[in-house]
Amino acid sequence: MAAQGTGGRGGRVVGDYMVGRQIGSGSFSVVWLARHRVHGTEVAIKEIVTGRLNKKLQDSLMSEIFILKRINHPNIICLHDIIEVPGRIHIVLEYCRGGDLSMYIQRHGRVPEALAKHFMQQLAAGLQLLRDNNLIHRDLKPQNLLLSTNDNNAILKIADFGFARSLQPRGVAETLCGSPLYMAPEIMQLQKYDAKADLWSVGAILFQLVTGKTPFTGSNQMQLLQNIMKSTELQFPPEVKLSAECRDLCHRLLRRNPVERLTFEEFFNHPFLSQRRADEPLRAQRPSRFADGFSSSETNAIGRGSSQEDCLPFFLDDDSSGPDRSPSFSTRKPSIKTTYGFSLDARNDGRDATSNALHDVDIIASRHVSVRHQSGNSIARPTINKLLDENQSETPKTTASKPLMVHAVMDSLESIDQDYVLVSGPPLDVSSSLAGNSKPSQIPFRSESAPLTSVHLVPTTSAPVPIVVPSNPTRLACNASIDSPGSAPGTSQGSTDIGDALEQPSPDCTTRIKSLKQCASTITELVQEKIEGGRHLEAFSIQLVILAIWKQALHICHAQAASAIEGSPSQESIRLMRRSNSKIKHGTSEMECCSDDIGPETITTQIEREFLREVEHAEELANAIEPGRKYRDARCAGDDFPVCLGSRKKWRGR
Ligand SMILES: Nc1ncnc2c1ncn2[C@@H]1O[C@H](COP(=O)(O)OP(=O)(O)OP(=O)(O)O)[C@@H](O)[C@H]1O
Repeated sequence: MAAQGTGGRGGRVVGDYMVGRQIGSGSFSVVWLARHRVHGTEVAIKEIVTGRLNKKLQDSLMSEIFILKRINHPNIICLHDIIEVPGRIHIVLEYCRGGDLSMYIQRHGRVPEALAKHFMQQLAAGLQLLRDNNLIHRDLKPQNLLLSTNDNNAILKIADFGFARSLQPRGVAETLCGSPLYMAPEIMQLQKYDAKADLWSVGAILFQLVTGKTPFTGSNQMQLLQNIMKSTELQFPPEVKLSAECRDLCHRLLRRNPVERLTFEEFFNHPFLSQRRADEPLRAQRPSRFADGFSSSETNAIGRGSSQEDCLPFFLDDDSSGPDRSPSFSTRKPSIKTTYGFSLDARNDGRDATSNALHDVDIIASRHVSVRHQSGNSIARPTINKLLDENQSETPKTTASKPLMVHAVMDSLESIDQDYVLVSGPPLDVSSSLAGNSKPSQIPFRSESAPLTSVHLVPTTSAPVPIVVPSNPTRLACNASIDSPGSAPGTSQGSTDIGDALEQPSPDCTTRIKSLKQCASTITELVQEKIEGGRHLEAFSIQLVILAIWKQALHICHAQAASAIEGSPSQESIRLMRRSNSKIKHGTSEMECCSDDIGPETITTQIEREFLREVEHAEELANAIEPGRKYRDARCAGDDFPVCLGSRKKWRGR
């Protein structure tokens, strides 16, 4: 049996799974519903084309795999299997038919407080396990919280560990990651942060659950940060009636200063979470443990006694030894290459960063001997319907705020304390923040009257939100803001989420890619202007928009590729990709000229290269923003950042 092939009735087969419809997509992944060929179990398969990942993205992927591999907890997504075929990794996950929490909020609007409590209790239980293992998630947001079922017994599961990392006791990181709307201010400010950053995100999620809105918004990431910094009091919508406990928890989680923010222990023990309704049954929780057999937080997170250790950000357990932790999931047939040990690159030796990263994770995985057995106080799990009924009148169908960001995971566990690794939160509408400093003509995003061309994705692919591009790309109208609503279901919001989802399909990806390329090219000039004017923060902000644009182009390519894979070989897709390829070559982009016989893989590769290059630029700009920090790229080694910035064009030619 081939690891990847075609099933008897024409469906695609991956390992033992028949692949069905697409249920989601992320920056570098497409998520498929699949069914086991023998026992019929439904799973979600996250498919990642490894060739598209740079080194840091590979590390990030491995981090996700190694963390998930070892966790067995009802509130954390379960990894069933890893299937590798040449060029692709398939992460086989338990299927959550309830979709993600953002979809839930979109469908239901704000939820009754009791239901929010139900979700929060489960989130807390999952976080407890992470905390007990010195892990921080770093990208907590509704899109990464999955619901096991569509019915009233849904269990919330923390997913997407691509950004998760381990911290040593009292460790701090300074990697920029997360989604702006849920991102702790210390991360947005490129300061060092600790596990408490996750608690800010929890506060933002709770606030959104009970009010239907995120606590802070802004038309771009800079404004968002400004709004957070200038707020004196958390503002609840006046029409929303909440208990004192619920408000108090929001207040205490959304403290700008992490020192003032609740500790994990205080969060776990907060009255809002520990209060149980009289009629709520105690939840019979499945034993939670790491897959290697170590027991861990077998209890729920609530009501646990506090200890001195809880005052520390992380456990002070240095025992990194442990038994061999062989995977507990299914044994694969020999013909299927399954890489539990997982090396994306056979050339890796034991000393390279990848191995180090794996080693780090292994150490952390074994560092959870601080067992905190506790009986009782199980998390109550009242039915969702019951909870909805309880407070139906309070549940208008508000549209949830949506995050907006590009993320390019470039995390490397071995150098994490120094590297800025994630570019996040591309501001779509930079005009407002730049208005004070720029002539209107320099602001490419503002469009008073230019007719708009909607650019979107093939509807069947559940691709990310489109960018709105004016027919004249020199006068762009990116009408999205950080809190712009709506995106295709299943599309990871943590990545780029640009603008509103428009419904008119645009059949020709050529036009879309071309428009996007022109947008990027125009905005690039603006970045250069800002750099030359010494406005690095603004340059960085605009650079994020460029990233968002390239990412959108990538999604278009991936959507095309996915549709080609999914159905019968789509000559139309290939034709379209070739057309876009040949048209792009007439532009001013740095993309190399392509002959007409170059397939979609090539154009995708080109766009990926462009995207990664822009990620690098963003990284460099980010490094410049932090005072005193030198640009560490070898190509500019020894130079202060402004020197490098003065020749941005030079970089682009490299
Ligand atoms: N196990 C699952 N069951 C059901 N749906 C899923 C599952 N895993 C992912 N999805 C859907 O696919 C979407 C994208 O998945 P995921 O976030 O893991 O991709 P990603 O590449 O890590 O995203 P990004 O890196 O851009 O944040 C999710 O928001 C969710 O809607």
